[in-house]
Order: sequence, then C-alpha cells, then structure tokens
Amino acid sequence: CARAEHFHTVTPLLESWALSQVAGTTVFLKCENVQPAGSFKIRGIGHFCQEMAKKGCRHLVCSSGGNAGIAAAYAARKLGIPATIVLPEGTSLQVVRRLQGEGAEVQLTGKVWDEASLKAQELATRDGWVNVPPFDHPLIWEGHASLVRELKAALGTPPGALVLAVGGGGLLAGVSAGLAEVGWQHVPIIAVETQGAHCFNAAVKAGRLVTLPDITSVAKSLGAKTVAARALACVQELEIISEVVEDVQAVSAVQQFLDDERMLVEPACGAALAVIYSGLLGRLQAEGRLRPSLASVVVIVCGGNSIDGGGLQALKARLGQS
Ligand SMILES: COC[C@H](NCc1c(COP(=O)(O)O)cnc(C)c1O)C(=O)O
Repeated sequence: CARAEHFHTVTPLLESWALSQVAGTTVFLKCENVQPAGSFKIRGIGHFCQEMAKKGCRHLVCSSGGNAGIAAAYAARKLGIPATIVLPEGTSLQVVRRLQGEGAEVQLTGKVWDEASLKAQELATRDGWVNVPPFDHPLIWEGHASLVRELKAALGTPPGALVLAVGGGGLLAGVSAGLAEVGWQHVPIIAVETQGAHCFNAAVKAGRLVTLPDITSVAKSLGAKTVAARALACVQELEIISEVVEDVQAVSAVQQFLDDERMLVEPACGAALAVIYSGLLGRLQAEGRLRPSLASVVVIVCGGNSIDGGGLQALKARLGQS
C-alpha cells in the first residue's frame, strides 16, 4: 500500500452549538481527540519518528505522561522499529495496556514525567537508540504546525482567538509556528494550564524559566515541571494570554463536554474547554484583554487516553463535585 506521508489524520473542525451558546460567539472544536493514538501528539511525534527512521534509528525510546508515549509507540509500530516507553509510576493501567498493545516495552519509573525523562535519556545512549522528546524539539513543533494549516484550509479567515492547553509547551510552540507560517500571527492564543501544573504561567510571570517543586494537579498529562524555552520565547512573538484554571473547573468541563458533545477527554483537555465553560473567555473580553466581539473561537480539543467513565466519576468524587 502507498505509504502515508504522515501518521496523523486531518481532524474534524466541528462548530459546537452548545459551546457557542455558552461563549456567546461561534466556537469551533478542532477534534484532535479522534487522532490515531488518541491525541494531537501524533502530529509532532509521528513527524519526529519518521525523520529519525530515515536516519537509520533502530530503537525509539520516549518518556511521557502517557499520550506522547502512545503516539511514539504507534509511530514505531508503523515504522517497524522497536519502542521503549518510560512513564511515571502512577501511570494509568489503560495507558500501560495500550502501550503493550502497540507492541512497546513499558518501563515505569519516578514520580513525575521529569524523572522518567532522565531514565529515557540514559537508555538513549545505547547504540542506534533515539530519545523521542514529548514536547521540546523543533521537529515536534514542525509536526504540530500541520494543525494550523488545516485550520486555515477549513476556515479561510482567521478566528478571533485560539484556545489550547500547555504541558511542556510543545503544542503552543507548534501552533505558534503554524500561525506564523499561514500569516495569522495576530490571532490571540489563550494558553491554559491547571493550578499545580502551571509551569508556563510561572515562567511568563517571572520572565524566565521556572521549575515547579512538584506536579499537584490531577491533569498529569500537563505534568512537566519546566516549560520548553521555545514556548516562553513565543510570548515575545505572538499575543499569548496565559491563564490557569483549577482542577475542579477542568474536570467539570470534561463532564459538561461529555454531556454536550458526547466525547470523553482528559482533564488536560478539560483545562482548555474550561475557558468557555467557566466563563473565563467572557471575563477576558470584559477586562479588555480580548476584543468584546470575536468572529469565532477555536478550541483545540487535545484529547488524551488516560480517562474512562469510572475515572471521571472518581475524579469528580475526589474533587467534591456532584
Ligand atoms: C507530561 O506529559 C507531557 C505530554 N502530554 C502533553 C499533553 C498536553 C500538553 O502538550 P504539551 O504542552 O506538553 O506539548 C495537552 N493535552 C494532552 C492530552 C497531553 O497529553 C505527554 O503525554 O508526554
């Protein structure tokens, strides 16, 4: 069969009646949750792995909160290259099962992603092994930029604002590269984190990289203690509004999105949806940080594999939600 030139698919851009009602403007959903491997990650990770395969890489190793690892395992299987995925000890069983289902070797080590990353770097010193960075590499950002080309093709005219979640900053860096490429540098980006995984917001406020003491948010997929330097640099080049939402808002948004659109996503993705559901968009408009009337808003529904019905109920109970 003809080899696909890339592993990601062109995802739907859905106009959401429900979220448009809440936002008071047209809300489009870029549904990265239906990508193969379950999140937007396959765009950048797939591109990186293809480039490494061309250079003769014989074994891929990836440290991940989960989703980058699943994307790397998926790409490795497509490329016929063995993969080892290193994850924090608390990684959900469904992620471990999925990784094994993709044929990857799984190693659990450390409390947070940063510790798993050290182990992956150590493994990658083996001959022919290559470490797949989950968010901090130009090839990752190049791959993610494909998302913005699809927005341009679908919308034609620029949206009033773009909403995305930040973990290590790879999605932000990739989308920023894409906006520059299509001439949409002026489109404001609302870059959202959860409290306890707010390494980008801390860096924006300090004007330099900041390492969080720990990751205390339930949105473990946003759990990088230090944001990529490239993500912080984007603040100088584009209009980026850094916002932090509470875990309870992110989890409540996951439930509301499930009810509204019948799709289940991780709290990491709920953080972006909470910009609409929590009324934060309206507040930014009232404060004059966004124009009072926006043509439309695009929310990147980043997806994520570490969620199921029981997990959502457990999160709601843990956060004291009805
Ligand atoms: C610790 O984890 C980092 C990375 N997750 C990143 C991630 C993000 C944030 O993307 P980033 O800012 O890291 O490129 C958003 N939404 C979802 C569903 C994600 O999985 C990973 O899977 O290794």
